Amino acid sequence: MYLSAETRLKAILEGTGAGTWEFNLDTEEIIFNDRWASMLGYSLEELAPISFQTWSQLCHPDDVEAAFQALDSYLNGNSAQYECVLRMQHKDGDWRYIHTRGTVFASPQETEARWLMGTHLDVTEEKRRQHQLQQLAESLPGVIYTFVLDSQGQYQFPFLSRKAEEFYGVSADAAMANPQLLFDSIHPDDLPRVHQSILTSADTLNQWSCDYRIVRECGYQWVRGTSQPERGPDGSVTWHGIITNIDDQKRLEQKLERLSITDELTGLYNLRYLLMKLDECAAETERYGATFSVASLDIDYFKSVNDRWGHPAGDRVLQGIAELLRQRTRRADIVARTGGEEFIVLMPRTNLDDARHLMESLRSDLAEKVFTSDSGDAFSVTLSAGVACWSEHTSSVSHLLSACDQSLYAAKHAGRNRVLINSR
Ligand SMILES: Nc1nc2c(ncn2[C@@H]2O[C@H](COP(=O)(O)OP(=O)(O)OP(=O)(O)O)[C@@H](O)[C@H]2O)c(=O)[nH]1
Repeated sequence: MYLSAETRLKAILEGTGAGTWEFNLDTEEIIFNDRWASMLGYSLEELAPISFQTWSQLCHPDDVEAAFQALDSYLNGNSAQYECVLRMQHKDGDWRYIHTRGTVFASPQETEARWLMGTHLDVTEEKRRQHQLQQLAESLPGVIYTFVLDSQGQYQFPFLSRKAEEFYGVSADAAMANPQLLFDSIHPDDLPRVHQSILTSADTLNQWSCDYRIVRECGYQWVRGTSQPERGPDGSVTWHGIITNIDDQKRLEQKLERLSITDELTGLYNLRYLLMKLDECAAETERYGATFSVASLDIDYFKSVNDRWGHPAGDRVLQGIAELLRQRTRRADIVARTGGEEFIVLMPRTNLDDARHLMESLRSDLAEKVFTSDSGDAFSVTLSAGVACWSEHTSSVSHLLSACDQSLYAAKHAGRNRVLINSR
């Protein structure tokens, strides 16, 4: 059966559910189809006589201006078609969101009248969903987003909730127009990790989860991104997810981590951390050959300091020695309080002679330092130390530590207030 072009076009339009309109730009004559009217709850007869006023009376007063601007933009050649979303009043009094689009029918004879022709689609439901999504996004404690990475490596945020501004200091609209703005606000030390985690998630299609810092004027803020990727038929990967603020949690974790490796009284590292660093240093030395030294320090007659001057004064001695150690050592050195009045200093890339010098100057500094008891009495203390250095004869970290201890005991035995080395 042969169908005319007009019948086919009509059938297609029926299928889209679109209303159609035709507007004569010169005479302002206007034509609507049945669907145009029924979309707003009317029949064409009810709207008769149909004129430009039929449209302008149904259009929301605040949107008329927008329609004219869109038309001007199109007629002046600034947009490819006339297009805008307007609110139009349904017969039942509700406002419907109508997506209207049109183009001028170019007649072969320019002498003929110019007709602007187009369609109306009811997008109220879509608008309602968008609004729901926006409301939902506002009530969630994070930034909701959709991120797309195409097969050419280009990326964009088709959706970003308004909280982006609170988190990144960049408005959602600006970041959707230029996604790089969000990446620019990531802490430079974390950026390579963020990039790598995205690529891994795109490769494996496993959940993306990454903790990173956003640089803000007041410092930085920890966030956690979590999203599920899905691959599109064109090879692109899309993630839908949420960015949450984990600053308090992260800072608490860091504080706990710090506490777990430090000695509360002196603020120095504890034995656990020292042993970990010793293992690392030993592994590095085995691999690259650079040597390192270790010193064991012990306060002389500390029991009698406590007994004579009181426990609080003893605590101040421990803190004073910790302060001296901090001043005397380098950033790379690890200083730990490993027992009541025992300290160990790990000195990377330091030979035995330099380590002995350092301990010797520390010993003489301490001997000259004056402490005060609670009752105002001045007193001083001394220390003994044993120093050893990693050599080809050292078999393990515990071997090195026991070499230090042997020299320390020898120093005590020899009368205290001295530094002895163990050159084995
Ligand atoms: N004030 C104070 N004293 C501590 C602390 N931890 C351990 N001590 C004391 O340190 C003293 C260590 O005494 P000893 O092991 O007998 O050694 P010493 O008296 O220093 O004798 P030598 O090491 O042989 O010179 C003990 O009296 C402990 O109570 C602390 O945190 N604060």
